[in-house]
Amino acid sequence: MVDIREVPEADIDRAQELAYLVFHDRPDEEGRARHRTLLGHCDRLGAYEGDALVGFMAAHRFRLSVPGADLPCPGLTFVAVAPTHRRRGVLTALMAEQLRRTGAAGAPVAALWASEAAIYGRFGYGSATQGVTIEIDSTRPLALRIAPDRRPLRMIDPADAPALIGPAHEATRALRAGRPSRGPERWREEWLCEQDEEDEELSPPRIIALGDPGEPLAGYVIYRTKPGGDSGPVRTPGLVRVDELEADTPAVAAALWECVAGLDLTGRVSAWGRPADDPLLHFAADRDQVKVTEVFPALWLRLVDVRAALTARSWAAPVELVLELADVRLPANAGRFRLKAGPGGATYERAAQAPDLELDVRELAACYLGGTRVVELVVAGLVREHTPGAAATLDAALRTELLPHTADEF
Ligand SMILES: CC(=O)SCCNC(=O)CCNC(=O)[C@H](O)C(C)(C)COP(=O)(O)OP(=O)(O)OC[C@H]1O[C@@H](n2cnc3c(N)ncnc32)[C@H](O)[C@@H]1OP(=O)(O)O
Repeated sequence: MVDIREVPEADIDRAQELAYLVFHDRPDEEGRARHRTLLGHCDRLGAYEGDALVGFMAAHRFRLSVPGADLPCPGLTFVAVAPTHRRRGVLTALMAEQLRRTGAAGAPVAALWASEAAIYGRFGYGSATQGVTIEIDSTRPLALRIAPDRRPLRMIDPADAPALIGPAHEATRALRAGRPSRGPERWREEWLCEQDEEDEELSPPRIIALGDPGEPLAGYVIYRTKPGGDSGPVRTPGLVRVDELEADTPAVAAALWECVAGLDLTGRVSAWGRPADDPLLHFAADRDQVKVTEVFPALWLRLVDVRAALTARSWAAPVELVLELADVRLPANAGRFRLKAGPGGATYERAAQAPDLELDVRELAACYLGGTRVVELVVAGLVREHTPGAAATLDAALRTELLPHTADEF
């Protein structure tokens, strides 16, 4: 018999050991200390069998940017079930309690990054943002179709970064939905930690900012490098891995990309987790030099309180539709509802009329930030359109100027 309850501070070490066991991980002391700090700032749920911890789940206390609003949003992480107890419903029990607590705390949405895409749909999570990996062949100068901003560049000490670039990052959260808040501990323990978690050959983080002295920053890039080397007869070029690049204008972005592509002794730039509508993909003059090498699901979103989530966001165009929503985990969300929304706000109330669209809550979550089109899900057979044009009308209302995007993997 498994009992779901909070994991006290005293059990964090056990939770870490369980997580390292199931993720086949063996972090060094610095990595363990970093995880401990992060978990200390999280809400923690455990599945206990007697005294033994057989399942674990942590939740960052994030806020998430959604179109026109910023909502409280637990960010699930460190989900782990002991190999001896897998496929007996332990995750299902943890998730039920987690959803219950999220609703009780008044958070309309919850989010996570999935280790495997097959796991979380059954719990009502939809894939809400996508990331792309961009690779630049920087053995030659980066060819651009626009003029880069020529204001000064300067190195920033990582210790000063949260204070100096934190406000610039915070401002980007309103521009793109899907971005979690980043507190000091996440800056320190995730973005700016000396040792990269996945590749120990990478340098510590380097930060370059652009802007006139005394003025607010116009943009910044956080990157790490790896020297080139001889492997057999082939010399591999040095690598620049871009972790984050944010810019106020296209010209600032062009200057920062040009800067990292021009670093001496490197010949390749790899930027993981960029938005699919990254302006670089348009202003790069040679798309043989700048390539998208990977597209992947990034943030998975759960609408825990559908009414609260829909009425909190802004709407790009008027829409009035009856939705028939399925939600087997949270029945309060299930049934027929009239969504009436537009630039002035939204209402979402139970309705008796025949539905225009019929869908599962996971599909609504996938479309909620504007990153997936309802029309695509109709074509895929996942949303049933009873009134012709209803999906396109809903898409026009959900649309955002820029695609939602999440660089923070957690
Ligand atoms: C947000 C994050 O932290 S992502 C990290 C997730 N953790 C990991 O990948 C670590 C390794 N894996 C594990 O610890 C576990 O296998 C977990 C957490 C993925 C699943 O835990 P379990 O307790 O075995 O899940 P549970 O028994 O509740 O399964 C519920 C359902 O999900 C399915 N399921 C569980 N894991 C997977 C999977 N990896 N792939 C596909 N289906 C899965 C089960 O088959 C079951 O289906 P059913 O309801 O049709 O029978």
